[in-house]
Amino acid sequence: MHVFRLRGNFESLDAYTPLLFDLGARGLEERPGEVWAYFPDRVELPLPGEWLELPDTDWLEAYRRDLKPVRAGAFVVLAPWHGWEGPERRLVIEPGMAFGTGHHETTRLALGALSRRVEPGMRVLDLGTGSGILAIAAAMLGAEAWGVDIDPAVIPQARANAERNRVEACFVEGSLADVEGPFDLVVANLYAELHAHLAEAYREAFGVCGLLIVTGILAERERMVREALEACSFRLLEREQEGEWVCLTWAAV
Ligand SMILES: C[S@@+](CC[C@H](N)C(=O)[O-])C[C@H]1O[C@@H](n2cnc3c(N)ncnc32)[C@H](O)[C@@H]1O
Repeated sequence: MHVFRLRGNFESLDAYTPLLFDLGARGLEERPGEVWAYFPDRVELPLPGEWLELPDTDWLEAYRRDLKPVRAGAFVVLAPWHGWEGPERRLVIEPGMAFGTGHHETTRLALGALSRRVEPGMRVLDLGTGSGILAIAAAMLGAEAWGVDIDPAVIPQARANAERNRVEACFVEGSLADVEGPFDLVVANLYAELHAHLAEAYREAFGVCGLLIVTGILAERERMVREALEACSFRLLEREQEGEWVCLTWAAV
């Protein structure tokens, strides 16, 4: 296992987290004064830092030891080896592979919004499903859940996570054009430019009406998303922010 060491902490390096995962990071760990990004192989990174090589067993042990349960909305996100006594719904995700362990603000914001909006029987699409966490959460709330992702590597992981949670969810490789609507609710944890680009396609994913939850949006880029969605007849229902990250819930009208 290869570790890329960056100076800072989770908060100061937050804006780089999606980039690190996009370039193949399997997990992040905060250490005193630095963040360790774990990669199966060395990659070219446009960030200042240095590489360190660790035996695989050290990485696995350290990662498992430091990973904590995460509460978000109606859920607590657990790794398979965690125990939990609280009243929250237990969402078990095998961490360290696809994005979506519940440790990122955007995933937590989306879980909170889903907890408030999903009703049994709704047809829900999780666009950019990663670990499958949001589709699985929707299924646990009684929805007919679909997850789609352009990265073929995450689909088996999402399916395995759905089995782990004993819920039915259908996972498909591709993007919005590869799943058949209409949906009652679409949740997408992507990034601001992509949400703006997809605004019209989002509207077409619904029938007469529907709900759209978008996150992965840095506060400084929120305006771009709002303008694009307003131009496509979406009405803002709710705005949540954690750190620099924003989650917007819209009604398609
Ligand atoms: C930030 S992760 C979100 C994972 C999970 N849904 C969560 O909320 O934690 C974004 C995911 O979207 C996928 N993705 C990026 N662009 C996409 C697109 N145009 N269509 C479908 N999936 C996409 C990536 O492969 C990645 O798995």
